[in-house]
Parts: sequence; C-alpha cells; structure tokens
Amino acid sequence: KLCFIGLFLSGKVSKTLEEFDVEERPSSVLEEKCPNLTVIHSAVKSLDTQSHTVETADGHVFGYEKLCICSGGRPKLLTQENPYVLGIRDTDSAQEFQKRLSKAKTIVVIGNGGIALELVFEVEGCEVIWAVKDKAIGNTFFDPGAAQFLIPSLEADKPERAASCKRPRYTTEEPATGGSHTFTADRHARGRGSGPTETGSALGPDWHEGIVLRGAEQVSRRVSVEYQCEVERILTSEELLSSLQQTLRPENGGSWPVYIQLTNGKTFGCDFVVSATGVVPNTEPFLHGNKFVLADDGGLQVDDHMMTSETDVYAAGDVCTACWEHSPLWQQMRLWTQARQMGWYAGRCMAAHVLSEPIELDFCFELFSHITKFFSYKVVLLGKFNGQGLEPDHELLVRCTKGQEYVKVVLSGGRMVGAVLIGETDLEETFENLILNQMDLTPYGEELLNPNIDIEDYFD
Ligand SMILES: Cc1cc2nc3c(=O)[nH]c(=O)nc-3n(C[C@H](O)[C@H](O)[C@H](O)COP(=O)(O)OP(=O)(O)OC[C@H]3O[C@@H](n4cnc5c(N)ncnc54)[C@H](O)[C@@H]3O)c2cc1C
Ligand SMILES: NC(=O)C1=CN([C@@H]2O[C@H](COP(=O)(O)OP(=O)(O)OC[C@H]3O[C@@H](n4cnc5c(N)ncnc54)[C@H](O)[C@@H]3O)[C@@H](O)[C@H]2O)C=CC1
Repeated sequence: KLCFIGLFLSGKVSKTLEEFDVEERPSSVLEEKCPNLTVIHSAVKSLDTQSHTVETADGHVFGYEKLCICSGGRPKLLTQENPYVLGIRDTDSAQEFQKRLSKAKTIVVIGNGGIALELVFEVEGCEVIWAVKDKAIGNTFFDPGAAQFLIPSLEADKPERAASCKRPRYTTEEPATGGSHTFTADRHARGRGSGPTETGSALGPDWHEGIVLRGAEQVSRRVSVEYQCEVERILTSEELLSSLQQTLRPENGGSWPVYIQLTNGKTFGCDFVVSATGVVPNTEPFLHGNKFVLADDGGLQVDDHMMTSETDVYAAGDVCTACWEHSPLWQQMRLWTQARQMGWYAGRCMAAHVLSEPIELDFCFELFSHITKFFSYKVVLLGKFNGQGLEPDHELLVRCTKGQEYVKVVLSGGRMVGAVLIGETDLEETFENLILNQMDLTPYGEELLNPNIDIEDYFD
C-alpha cells in the first residue's frame, strides 16, 4: 500500500471527544515529519517472538526490541465464497462497491451497524433491501427510541453537502487497462492473492463524502427494511430455478444474478449483497509458532499497557481486545477514535518500558466517547450509552424533537452513566462533565432535560 491515511485534527470537542478530517497523503510525508521513522511497503508474513524478528512478504527479515501489531481487522463476511457478496473496508473495496453499484438496480444490505447505517442513507438510484436481525435499526449504536427518531430521514431527500473530497482515489483513479472488470466482489478473483494482509487501512469517518454512490435507476433513495431476520440462504439464479427451489417465490420480479432467502420466509433477487456484518481482527500472520492468547472475539488480548501475552509484543486498534479491568464507563468498540487512542498510548508504553519508567492507564480509557454522523445528524455517544452491562434498575430520561434532536440520558443510582445526543444539542461537554464527576442528579429529576433550562449555565 503506497498510502497511509493521515489524521488532521480539526479540534477537540470536549475532554474526551475529538473530531478530525481525513486526508490521504504519501507515506514520505510522515517520514519527513519523523526523521527516525522508516516506512517499509510490504506485508508481514510471519513473526518469530523467540528470535524477535518479523519477515515480510518480499523475504526481508527485521529484528525488533519492541513490536506493536496494528494490523486492524477485515470484514466478517457472511460468506467468503460467493462473488456476489462483498464487504467494505478500504479504498479498494469502496471503489469496487461504487463500480458495481453504478450498474445495480437492487442491492441487499445485511447488518445493522455503522456501515449499514451509512450505506442505506447514502445510496441513491437503486432499490435497497435492508435486512436486520433486530427490532430496530442501528443496534450497535442506538436504542429503539433513537432508531425511531432517525427512520423519517430515510424517507426524506438527502440534504445537499458541499463536500471537499480529500481521498481522490475513488473518483480519479481509472481501472488499469485490461484489469479485471468482471464484477467479482471477492478479492481472490481480482488477482491480488488471498489472505488477510491484502486489505488496506479501514476507511474511517466520512469515507463516502465526495464520492457518488448511485445505482442504475432514476430514483432517489428507496430503502425497505426487513426486521428481525437473518440470511437463510444465498442462491444463484440457477439454484433458484432448479426443481428443489421452485417453492421460493421472490418478492421482486425479474431475473437477478443472485437471490437471498431470509429467515422471515421472504426471498429477494438483487445485483449483489453487501455484508456489513462486523469485523474480525487480522491476527493470522502473527500466530503461527507463537503463543498469543486470543480473546473470544479473535483479537490479541492486551493488558493495561497494551502488551500481548508474548514478551515485547504490543498491539493496538482493531486487532486487539482490551482485557484489562475496564473503567465502569468505558467499553471497547472497534472505532477509529479508539484505534488512535490505543496506538498513541501503546507508543508511550513501549517508550516507558524501554526507559524503565512507570506509566499509568491513559485518561482516555476512563469514559467511552464517540462522535460521528448518521443520516446527516451529528451523533455523540458517551459512557454506557445503551445501558451496556448495567443493572436492570437503571433509568432513562429522553427528550425528542422530531427532525431536530434526540437526547437520551442513562442514570444509575441517580448518577449519569451514559448519553446519546443526536442533532446539534450542544450538551456534550456538560454531560461529559456530569458523567465524569458522578454528581448525584436525583434532586433534578426530569428537569435535567427541560428544554427551557440552560443546563450548561446551570452546572457551570
Ligand atoms: C467503511 C468504514 C467506515 C468507518 N467509519 C468510522 C467512523 O466514522 N468513525 C470511527 O471512529 N471509526 C470508523 N470506522 C472504523 C475504523 O476505521 C477502524 O476502527 C480503524 O481504522 C481501525 O484502525 P486500525 O489501525 O486498528 O486498523 P486499520 O485502519 O484497518 O489499519 C490496519 C493496517 O494494517 C495493515 N495490515 C494488515 N495486515 C498486515 C500485515 N500482515 N502486514 C502489514 N500490514 C498489515 C492494513 O493494510 C492496514 O493498513 C469505519 C470503518 C469502516 C470500514
Ligand atoms: N460512523 C461510525 O462510527 C462507523 C463505524 N464503523 C465501524 O467499522 C466497523 C465495521 O462496521 P460494520 O460492519 O457495520 O460492523 P458493526 O460491528 O458496526 O455492525 C455489525 C452488524 O452486523 C450484525 N450481524 C453480525 N453478524 C450477522 C449475521 N450473520 N447476520 C446478520 N447480521 C449480522 C450485527 O448485529 C451488527 O448489527 C465496526 O467496527 C464499526 O464500528 C463503520 C461505519 C461507520
């Protein structure tokens, strides 16, 4: 990969929330900035923790004193085998998606997290069938109340955005002459080899801004949500036609390259399926011959110094699973914000250990905080925003103005432990403080969300 993705901070929103822009730059920019850095453009093929060496795909062996594995994750696809099932992770897969979409009339999106939420809102000119396991949309980020608030946006036109695209590869890079144009979603068919090392960096925030996600139809957005169902089977047109399958009656007419049968009994024909079903950590090249302890989700277990179970090997970002005793207000989610915080903290830990200096768990792991955008709304998530792991007696306070804002506060024992803020609420800083200082809010009751009280002033 000849590019790294640079983060250019556009400012701190609060103590723990940071917003940033993303711009693709050549890796030489980083080397110029950090003279002690050498970037080697090659995938790591193997790691020998005994001899403290890594071997790259082009056969070079490098020794290390301390090593940090930041190999990210890759899409956990419904199936690796089907050329009509694709995932979105890096610039190449986004480009592939864009190309295939431009000829598509109907696509099916499976999954109910970040990528699905972004796609169903952004895709135009194509019928989108969105199948979710849950009762409401966006289960990894939202409760059903917030989902209800967001649903009308799917029916409205997308607001115009003056987006400046700092990732020109999507729009300017033409496919190589003679390169494979057959719409094969899986990377094996694109002649780039297989295995986990071939994916690039995850796209991160605002990846779809400035790129056209338009299908072949003259329609604006058209999304049908199929709730509480999973994929029963994915069939080719031949399989559908075969005598065994004749009982299946697709909901939509016409002939399609692929059909998807859902557990709710419905079958849809489509041009392709997007599997937006989470990520798996890229650990494979590092495991053989070593004794890494893996977490249940397949990540490299790390302690509160970002150290794996192998001596002198650290890990950060999507590839690792935080296995220290978490602050009651923090949880790991595979997000860019956390990857960045972990990378920064791992670097400090490695330096401290080389210098035999003490180091304490960074403050950023005290409180979960995430700022993003869904359906054109600013979204801020704080602490146990969905009551994760809380006793059933926790309380929720909600304020909602249709089309404008959705504010939810999670209280446990009268203390604020989490919040969801959708829209321009201006409450993030105050709520962050109230969560961090664990003030008893019982006396305020529901007044806490009274729109006529300037809460920021009140708690100042
Ligand atoms: C479409 C999309 C949108 C997203 N939007 C957001 C968002 O709005 N906000 C947010 O906070 N998060 C978002 N995320 C999640 C976020 O991008 C990831 O959590 C984050 O990038 C993880 O960072 P990382 O450095 O751990 O992994 P990655 O960014 O995946 O980087 C891993 C790097 O390691 C390289 N690599 C892998 N294996 C090897 C090997 N064997 N040898 C050498 N190199 C290797 C890869 O090529 C890659 O460059 C999004 C993710 C996707 C896919
Ligand atoms: N704005 C943001 O913060 C964004 C963050 N991301 C991050 O990028 C990563 C990848 O995104 P996603 O793939 O959306 O992962 P995700 O973890 O956000 O969501 C995965 C979804 O797939 C569902 N799922 C899992 N297996 C399934 C199955 N077999 N059938 C049906 N549904 C299934 C889960 O219930 C969940 O709803 C995540 O770490 C996500 O947090 C992605 C896009 C935007």
